[in-house]
Amino acid sequence: MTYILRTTQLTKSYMGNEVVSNVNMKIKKGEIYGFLGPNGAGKTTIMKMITNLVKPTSGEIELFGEKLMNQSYHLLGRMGSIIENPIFYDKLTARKNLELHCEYMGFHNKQAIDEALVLVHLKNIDEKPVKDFSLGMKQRLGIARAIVTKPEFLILDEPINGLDPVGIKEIRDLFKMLSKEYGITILVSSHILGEIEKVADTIAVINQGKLIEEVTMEHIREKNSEYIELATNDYKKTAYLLEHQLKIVNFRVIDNYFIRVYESDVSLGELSKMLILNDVVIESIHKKESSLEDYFLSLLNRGGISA
Ligand SMILES: Nc1ncnc2c1ncn2[C@@H]1O[C@H](COP(=O)(O)OP(=O)(O)OP(=O)(O)O)[C@@H](O)[C@H]1O
Repeated sequence: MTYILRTTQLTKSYMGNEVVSNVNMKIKKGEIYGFLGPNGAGKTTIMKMITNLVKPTSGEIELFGEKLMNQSYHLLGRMGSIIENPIFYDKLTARKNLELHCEYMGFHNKQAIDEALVLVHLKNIDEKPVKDFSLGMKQRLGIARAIVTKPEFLILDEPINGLDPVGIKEIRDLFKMLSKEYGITILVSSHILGEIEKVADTIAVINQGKLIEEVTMEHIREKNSEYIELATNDYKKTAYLLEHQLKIVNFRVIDNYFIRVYESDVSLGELSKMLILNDVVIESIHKKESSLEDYFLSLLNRGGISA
């Protein structure tokens, strides 16, 4: 297996306070790896260590199969990143900012600047200094700067901050296109579950500096099947009937009210009929699909995350 990034027991402490603890993560070539965790979980710190902005207290980082050292400029040149809010030369235009960045990176391809601006949908901005940009436009320019040198590995810290729903969708599509058509590997962080779910191939859940889970979306989709959720006037009797009349064992009572039936062979009609015949009043009954949110709730139930 080719890994673009591998960390081993990666740890960072600030004044004795461990903010990243023994993180072992693996990012495969070409995948979109979503980093999910609440504010303060340690996502930015890990990204800073990967981009050599912060030195680990202990542990190792391997990029493109090579150990990351202080002087690994050749490895950093193969990456593009936005970490925290991107900073620009405010009085200069977007194009000038990108030109300066390319110069700094030793990348000489003027056409790439036009391509990057088109990809992030920044148009009619040739006269405008960046200080007149909206937050969303600055965010797009940050992405343009990260991709302009055609990196193999993109590291994007909360890149959709400040974007409206249309902008979020455009950026999401852009990430998918970069990954599919250009084979670029992407590490993207967010605290928004629904966003990561829509874009990532693999999700790493991080909380309080620890990697709680690293799981492929494929695995989550396989695990999460449909279920029927019902509420009645008597959950105990309902549970009893499910078990003894329909011989269903695969169900769960939630908050002493809702019952989730995970059995796939039982139909909604069959279930309703049996309950009505037994004088149980059905208050609601629906077919539902469990989502990443449910998966997270199950992690939470296992004590993995403090919400
Ligand atoms: N330079 C620093 N000195 C001391 N503590 C720091 C420093 N940088 C980060 N921290 C602490 O490390 C923890 C993790 O912060 P980090 O920014 O990595 O989290 P995050 O998951 O990226 O969250 P956010 O989305 O809010 O940035 C926080 O408790 C933060 O206060």
